[in-house]
Amino acid sequence: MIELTDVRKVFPARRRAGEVVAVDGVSLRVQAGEFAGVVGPSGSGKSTLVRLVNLLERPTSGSVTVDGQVLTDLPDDRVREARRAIGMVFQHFELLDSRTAAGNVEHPLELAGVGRAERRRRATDLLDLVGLGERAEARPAQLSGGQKQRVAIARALAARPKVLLCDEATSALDQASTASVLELLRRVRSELGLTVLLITHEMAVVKAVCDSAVLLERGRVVDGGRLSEVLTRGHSPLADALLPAPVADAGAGHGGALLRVTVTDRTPETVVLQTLIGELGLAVEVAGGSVETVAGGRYGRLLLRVTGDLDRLEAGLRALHDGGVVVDRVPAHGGVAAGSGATR
Ligand SMILES: Nc1ncnc2c1ncn2[C@@H]1O[C@H](COP(=O)(O)OP(=O)(O)OP(=O)(O)O)[C@@H](O)[C@H]1O
Repeated sequence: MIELTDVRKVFPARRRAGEVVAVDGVSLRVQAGEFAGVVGPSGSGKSTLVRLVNLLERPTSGSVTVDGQVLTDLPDDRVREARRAIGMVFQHFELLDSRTAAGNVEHPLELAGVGRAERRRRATDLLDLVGLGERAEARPAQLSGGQKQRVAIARALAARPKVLLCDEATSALDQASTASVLELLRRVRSELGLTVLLITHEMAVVKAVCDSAVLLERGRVVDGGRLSEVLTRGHSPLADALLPAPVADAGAGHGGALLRVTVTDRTPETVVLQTLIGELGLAVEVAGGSVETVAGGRYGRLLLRVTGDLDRLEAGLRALHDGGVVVDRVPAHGGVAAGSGATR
């Protein structure tokens, strides 16, 4: 549905001579119906990337295809038309203060030449969809941040887009409003069959709603994939950003062996504990880590300190590995054991 191929965006530098490479050869594919995230530190190129998808910025090179249409091949007037199939939601809502909630939702339809009665009808339906049917006549100043973002989402959906782009859509909201706006985005994605690309610097947002994500650093994609796959890789920059690895020296100086285990629905900690305690007769202590719900599944990274007769530990780890469990033995100095035989 969204496909970027080797996209580069170079700006003239703002406060000095020379250039800034904001996006540096990004290739990205988001399937129809997918909820995809782009994460990365400040200045990594996230906002530029999302603006390249609807050609608010034209790439310096590379191609952008949305819904089978190569936008980068189109002249500006055709791009404006194609952009109607791409809704956008911004961090600071960008509502028109002088208009009511309904007036804001109607605005893009007015620009598209849709008649008054049809505009009204669609705005009413959309405000109902986002739970603000009762506030149609309220002005932005009379609405909370979360309500303003709901109006902005209704407005973004007014032209019946197939794709919704969200640029830090919850970054200006408190925790409760963030949760309800994310829930709304998930719901409209399912009910309207949208493809959503969401830019955020908050990993909690990605964990709450995304099916997949890419990690940007200095304009380049350094990691990415479906979260269910990324989180079972054991170690990757994106997995580490989503579920920080427990600190290895948490158990230093206590003897025994330290194990770093990735927990999933398919390989829950009970399987690991059964092998270590039940079969090998070891004592197991949780030295660190956490287990969370990510993309609807249960994932975690645990640091276990095992003590007792460790002679059969390597064989036990191999058996776990053969059963699909991602487990590393952590050497005393804190790195991941190379070639432990149990690392995937
Ligand atoms: N119009 C522009 N002119 C010049 N430089 C720009 C322009 N837009 C972005 N940049 C630069 O490109 C780089 C990427 O910026 P961008 O805003 O895309 O990053 P970001 O990851 O969204 O950051 P943040 O999370 O802080 O918003 C930065 O170095 C920024 O200063």
